[in-house]
Amino acid sequence: MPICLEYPMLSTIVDDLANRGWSRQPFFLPEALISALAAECRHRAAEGELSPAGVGRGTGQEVREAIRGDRIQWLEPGESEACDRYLTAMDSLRQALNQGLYLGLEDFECHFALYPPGAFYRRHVDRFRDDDRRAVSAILYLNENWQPQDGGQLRMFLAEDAQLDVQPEAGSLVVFLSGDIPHEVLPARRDRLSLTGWFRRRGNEPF
Ligand SMILES: O=C(O)CCC(=O)C(=O)O
Ligand SMILES: [Fe+2]
Repeated sequence: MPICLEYPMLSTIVDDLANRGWSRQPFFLPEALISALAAECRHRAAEGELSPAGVGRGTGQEVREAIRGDRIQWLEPGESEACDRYLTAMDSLRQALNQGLYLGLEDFECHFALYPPGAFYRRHVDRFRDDDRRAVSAILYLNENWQPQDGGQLRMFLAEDAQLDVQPEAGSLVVFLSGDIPHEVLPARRDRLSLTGWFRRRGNEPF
């Protein structure tokens, strides 16, 4: 059954992005779907399907655990019902962003991520220097009963030295403009699960 995202939530995200460049929704998807996505992430990890994440893009990509220590797997449509429901929900968000902000977002790429204890991701910006297609980042957290002492907060560096720490609590979605908001993941003290994705615009390369 496709998820019908509540229109007010989508328009709140659109307004937040327009006003301050980021948004956080604590209850983005139903609990049962979040549990199914968490179970799928754990299952994929147990099957050895997650690989150390790289830094950079294309042939310049390399694994550097001093920068990021998560393990990831990219999603494709048709892999499971839970993943497809998530992709459908994100497509509703893509359409709302296009209608409200005229962003011209064409697609959405996303991966499961698992940060084992001790893993972190140093401060960075999601848009690549040599490829500006990533326009909006969206992270959905899958961790039930996350406690502050579990670490693993997403730290966002906002305008004028303000910073905001977000707990990666199950069901919470963070959305921000990929080129504007530097951020980092603080070291986690237990497995930290998420789905991270980027809405992309059409590239400038010739056909
Ligand atoms: O999981 C998070 O909170 C952020 C992950 C991140 O910054 C990334 O994968 O680019
Ligand atoms: Fe990031």
